[in-house]
Amino acid sequence: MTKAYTIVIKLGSSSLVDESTKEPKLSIMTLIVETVTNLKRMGHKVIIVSSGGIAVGLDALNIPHKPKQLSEVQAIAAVGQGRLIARWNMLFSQYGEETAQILLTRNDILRWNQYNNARNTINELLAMGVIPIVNENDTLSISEIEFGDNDTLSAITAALVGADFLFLLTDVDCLYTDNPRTNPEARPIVLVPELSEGLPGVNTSSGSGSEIGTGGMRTKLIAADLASNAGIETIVMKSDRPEYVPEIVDYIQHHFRPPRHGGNGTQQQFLELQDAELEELRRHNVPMHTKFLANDNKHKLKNREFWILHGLITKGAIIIDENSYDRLLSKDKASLTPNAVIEVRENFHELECVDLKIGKRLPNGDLDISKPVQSVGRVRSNYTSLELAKIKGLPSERIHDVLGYSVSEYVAHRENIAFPPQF
Ligand SMILES: Nc1ncnc2c1ncn2[C@@H]1O[C@H](COP(=O)(O)OP(=O)(O)O)[C@@H](O)[C@H]1O
Ligand SMILES: N[C@@H](CCC(=O)OP(=O)(O)O)C(=O)O
Repeated sequence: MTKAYTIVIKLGSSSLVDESTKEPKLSIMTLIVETVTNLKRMGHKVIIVSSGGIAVGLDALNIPHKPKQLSEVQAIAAVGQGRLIARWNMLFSQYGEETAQILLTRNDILRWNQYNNARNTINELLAMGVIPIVNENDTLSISEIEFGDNDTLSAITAALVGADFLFLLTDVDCLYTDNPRTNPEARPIVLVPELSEGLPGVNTSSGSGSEIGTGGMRTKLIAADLASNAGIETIVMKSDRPEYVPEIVDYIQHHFRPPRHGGNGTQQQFLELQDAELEELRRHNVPMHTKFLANDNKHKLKNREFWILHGLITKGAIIIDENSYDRLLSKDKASLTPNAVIEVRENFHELECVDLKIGKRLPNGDLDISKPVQSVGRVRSNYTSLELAKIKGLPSERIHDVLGYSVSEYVAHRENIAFPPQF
């Protein structure tokens, strides 16, 4: 029996538009429409994250290369996004399927109720049988509020709706030890049990493979890391055979066995794992892809933690001492009080999201600048950076004396503190 899954499928610009002519790749889009329709008929819920707004706009306006100026790119995106969604709509309508456009920036999920609202809307669309098609709102997005690339946006979308799978469809069939376009010796990496341990011997620094893509394999690894933190399995595969998606889902559900040793193992074990998994794929006649396994339930972020760590824009930093950090991590999960704070960096308003760092406190209470400072998580601070600079190092009872008022006894309440999964 096949379980009903929620599946996010992300398509890069290079899969939807020809890199040099910028003409649409209608054959791939049609295959995707067929696949999504089939997945829906099997009972799965599918969300598409579609890039291509800018590339389609370049084609519409006969502009050969993406301009440097932001306002020009935003205008091009406004033209292209409309055409792109019309194209999806036209193709899906051949199968009687309805689509909905969702354009997001980080500004749209700044508040917890906005984040939940986005989830409710997408879930409502899925319940109505509509296929949500998500993209960044490139026309209104500026660097401070942009997701920056659709790999990251797709992972955030997948976490938002609590998806089971994130498929990143691109122009290579899987992750390799190096860019396969430039290095013919590159070896396929088909299984990554634990991305947070790093990928020794894997080089993804060469960026996008095309003029119209953003980020290359590097942003796909970031997306896979975010998704696995949210308990979602990520698959990288080639976009020209989307009908492989259900085959891969079936393989993972019925045949795939995770490696017995937890994590990636040594570099040698990691490479052996690749050979073993390649053999399994051949044995079961499963198409090439890379699987990034999801964190187990114990190491999975809760919705709100994910939102604080990966949804919000951060400003400034709060540096605390190691003992206070240990207390925040402890089982009884303390809140952050002003006496834990050694130093405040840059400016932030109340309830903005701030980087939480640990450093060493000198006997006089100041930060020991000869020792490293390390980022450990994020908090939404009840106090502004100016207020916090005045009350740092003090017990909560002194807040009122120093400021003349007290918003809270805590710098950040427990529900506004988030740490990455601790292994
Ligand atoms: N280690 C690697 N393995 C596979 N592809 C890589 C690697 N390093 C860089 N790349 C490049 O990443 C490209 C895919 O990313 P990108 O061009 O951004 O695609 P998309 O538009 O689908 O997001 C590939 O075409 C390839 O050239
Ligand atoms: N939002 C942009 C795409 C950004 C992006 O990440 O592109 P890609 O690397 O092709 O997935 C657009 O619609 O053109």
